[in-house]
Amino acid sequence: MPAPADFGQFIDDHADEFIKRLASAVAIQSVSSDPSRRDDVVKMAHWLEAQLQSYGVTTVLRDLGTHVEDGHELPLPPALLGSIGSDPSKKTVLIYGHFDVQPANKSDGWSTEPFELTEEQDGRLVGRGSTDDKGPILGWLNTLQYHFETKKELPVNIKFCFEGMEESGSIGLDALVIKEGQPGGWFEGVDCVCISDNYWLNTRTPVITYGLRGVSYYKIDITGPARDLHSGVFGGTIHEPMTDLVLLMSKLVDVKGKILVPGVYDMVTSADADEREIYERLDSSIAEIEEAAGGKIALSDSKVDVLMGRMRNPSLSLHGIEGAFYGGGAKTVIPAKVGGKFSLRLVPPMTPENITPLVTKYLEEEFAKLGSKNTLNVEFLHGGRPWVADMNHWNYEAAKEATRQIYQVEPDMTREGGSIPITLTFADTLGCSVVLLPMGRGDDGAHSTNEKLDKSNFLQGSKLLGTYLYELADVKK
Ligand SMILES: C[C@H](N)C(=O)N[C@@H](Cc1c[nH]cn1)C(=O)O
Ligand SMILES: [Zn+2]
Ligand SMILES: [Zn+2]
Repeated sequence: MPAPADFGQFIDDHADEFIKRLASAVAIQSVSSDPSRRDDVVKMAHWLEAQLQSYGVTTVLRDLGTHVEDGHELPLPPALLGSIGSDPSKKTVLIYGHFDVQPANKSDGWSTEPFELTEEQDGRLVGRGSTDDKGPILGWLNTLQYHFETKKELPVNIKFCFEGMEESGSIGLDALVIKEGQPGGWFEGVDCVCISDNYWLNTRTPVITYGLRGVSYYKIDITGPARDLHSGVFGGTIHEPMTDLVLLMSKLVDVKGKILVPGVYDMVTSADADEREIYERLDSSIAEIEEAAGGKIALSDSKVDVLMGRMRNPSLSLHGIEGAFYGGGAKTVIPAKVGGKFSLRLVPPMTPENITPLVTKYLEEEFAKLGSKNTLNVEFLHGGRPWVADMNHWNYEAAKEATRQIYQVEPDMTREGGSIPITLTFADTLGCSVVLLPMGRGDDGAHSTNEKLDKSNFLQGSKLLGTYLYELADVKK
C-alpha cells in the first residue's frame, strides 16, 4: 500500500505552518541538564501531549520519580506515552523521540538567538533542537496531521514514547520501558520500533542506521583548600587542585585520540578487510567530515579510519572543568575544588558496567603517582550501552523502500557515533527490531552552535517518516 497520492503535496502545502510549529517547540527551552530549566522540560512534555491529543492520540504522562544532581533532589520530567489505533490486523510500531535539548547561549558563538528558530535565505532552520530532536518529532506530528485532516486511517497502529532526559542519560526511562513492555503494559503488542534522532553522514545521501555507540560519562573532583585562594599568597605553597586535575585529564587520551586507560582496547576487535570495505563504500570523504567539523583537523587522512573512529571504535572526549575560572580578564585565583568532565563512547562488548572499574582504578593509580595531598573523587554520572542490529530485518526493508521512494537513491547503512541510551532496552525488552531513520544532514551541528535543520530535510523527512508507515504495513513479517 503506497502512501496516499496527496500526502507529499499536503506536506509541501503546509510547510509554513509546520515551520511555525517547529519555532514554537524550539522556543521552549527544554534543557534537561540545567536544573533551572526543568519546568521548561515539563512544559515541553505538555505542549507535545496537546499536539498528539489534537490528532486523536490517546496519551498519558508517566511520572519517573526524582534524581540527584549536584547534591539536590530534582523531579524528573515525565515521559509521554501515546497510542493511536488498535486494529489487530495491523502491525504496531513504537515511535521514540526526545523533547529535551542541549544547553545553548548566544554567547557560545551563535549567530542568532538559539531558542528563536530563524529561517535563513538558503532554507536553513537554525535553532537549538531543530535537528536534535524536535524537528524529527514534529515530522511524526506532520504525518498525524495529514491523516487527521484528510480523515484517512493510519496504515499501522502507533505507540509513542517521548522522553525529556535523553541528553542527560535517559534517567528513569529504562524502568518504565521494562514495566510497560510486560503483558498488559503500554507497549504490549509492539512489532517494531522506529527512532528518528541521528543524522546523515553527508549533506546529500540519506542513511538508515543499525548501530549506536554507548556512552559512559564521568566527573573527577579534586578538592584541596577550604576556599578559593590568592595565587600570590598561596601559589608555591600548596598543592593546587587545578594542576592535579589537568595532569590527570592529560593521562586519559592522547593527541591522536588514543584512549590511555589500560584494558579498553582489549575489549575491541580489530576490523578485517571485509569490514573495512563496508566503510570504504560509504558516501563520505575527509573533506566533507572536515567541512562539517569546521576545520581541517581530521585524525587521519584515511576515510575508512576516520569513519571507523566514529562508528565502530571507542573514543574518549574531555568536556569541561567545573569550578575553574573561565571569565574574561585575568583573575589570580587558585580554585578550591575543580571537577573535570569526560566521557567514553562505547562499542560492543563495552558497557558502562565493565568500563567504569577500569577508569576508576586507572585514575586512582595515576592520582597516587602525582603525590598530591589533595583528594580525588571519581563519579559516574550516566551511561548507556552500545547497540547493533540486524539490518536485514523487515523493519529495515520498510525503511529502505520508503527512502528509495522519497529520495530516489539507495540509503547508506551506517552506525551512529552518538548514543541513544534507551535503544538497547527497547530491543531487549520488547524483543523486536529497532531502526534509526534520521531526518537531518551530517552538517546540522547537533549539540553545537548554530544547530540547524534544512527546510527540505524537514519536509522530505516528514514524507519519509509517513511513507515508512505505509511500507511497514505492506512488508512481509
Ligand atoms: C544521537 C542523539 N541525538 C544524541 O545526541 N544523544 C546524546 C545522548 C547523551 C548521552 N549523554 C549525554 N547525551 C549523545 O550522543 O551525546
Ligand atoms: Zn538526540
Ligand atoms: Zn543530542
